[in-house]
Amino acid sequence: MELNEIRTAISETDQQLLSLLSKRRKLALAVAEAKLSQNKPIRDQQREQELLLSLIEKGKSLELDAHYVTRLFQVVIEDSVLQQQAKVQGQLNGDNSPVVRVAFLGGQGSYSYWATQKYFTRRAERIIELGCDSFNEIVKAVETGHADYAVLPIENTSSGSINEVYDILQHTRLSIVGELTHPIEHCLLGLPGTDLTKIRQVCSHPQVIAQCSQFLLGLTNVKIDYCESSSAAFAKVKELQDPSIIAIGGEEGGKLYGLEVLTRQLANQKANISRFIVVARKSVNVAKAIPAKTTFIMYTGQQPGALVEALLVLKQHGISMSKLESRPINGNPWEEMFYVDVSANLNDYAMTRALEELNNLTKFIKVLGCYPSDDITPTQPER
Ligand SMILES: O=C(O)C(=O)C[C@]1(C(=O)O)C=C[C@@H](O)C=C1
Repeated sequence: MELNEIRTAISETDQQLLSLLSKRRKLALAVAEAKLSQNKPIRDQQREQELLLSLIEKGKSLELDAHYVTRLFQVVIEDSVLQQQAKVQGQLNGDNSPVVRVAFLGGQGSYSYWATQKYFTRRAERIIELGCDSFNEIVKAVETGHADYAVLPIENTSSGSINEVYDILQHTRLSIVGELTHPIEHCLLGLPGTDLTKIRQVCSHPQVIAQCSQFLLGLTNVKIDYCESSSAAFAKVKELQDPSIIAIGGEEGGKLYGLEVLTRQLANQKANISRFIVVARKSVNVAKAIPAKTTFIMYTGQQPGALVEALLVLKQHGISMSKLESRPINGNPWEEMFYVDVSANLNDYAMTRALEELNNLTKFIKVLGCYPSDDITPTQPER
């Protein structure tokens, strides 16, 4: 066969794979309906195990190795679970508007832009994008009704918590209605033909700069230019047309501005993942069929053991905590507000009781939201 003929055959096979994946997705949505009517949880890891083992067996007979088959189907199953969760949540909360207006940091190509696309393409037919210059502007856009939702980065595996967002959550009346994690792959991006040895200036968002601090320490005589977002940095490099000025950001985003990758994998940590939250004016209920997370803030006062006592309440009710963060309280030096994420549904009996007890124990407590957990740990095909 000629090269062109082989490529045509590969393209046809890929088209068939896509049609089959689309058919599988529709079946998964039908499964969600069936599970709702039978009061069954969306995730069934025993079924996933059985599926993976039988696919690995079948794969062997087709000369496809177990590792390849497992990786492929873990992605397919994750998509299936997230599609089902989005559908069930949408139905429960009556969110079936085909168009959503979403505020996020930066413009097209910023990390928040990709997170917005990832989250809302499962939930709406069209996204009206409201790129903003600051976290305050993003939150204002939703508070004033200019946007329906905001997508905000809250923590990163390299740089930790994003304090500014935590501080904003203390004062807003918006609720957290969703979360998502998104891998962040920082690249050095420049105009075509840029010579790495002649770089004078690196542009990006302060969080991105922090996540690549070790790489940047290795560059001498280079000025760091802090921008509002990684997409603002791309736009600047494009506009200035000076090959000694480069940006750090995502490859896909840089390409939208005609920039080329000079170096990949700049982050301090290999697994550089950001967690984003989605906020809206109205809180949501999380369907029983979906694992939920609840985030609340509390001020326990400064008496000895106050925090321990509060955390014991969670333990006594069998509620597990996935995150504990403290932030200073504005205007009250040395006093701390605690942010707590727990793996529980706000409507669970245990959670209701725990909150009642915490109400009596703490000086201030406020639930920031209860939302579906995006943590879809892949099932491993173990016998
Ligand atoms: O079979 C089911 O119960 C499904 O929901 C489908 C499916 C899949 O995509 O194969 C997805 C989620 C479950 O955890 C198990 C399997």
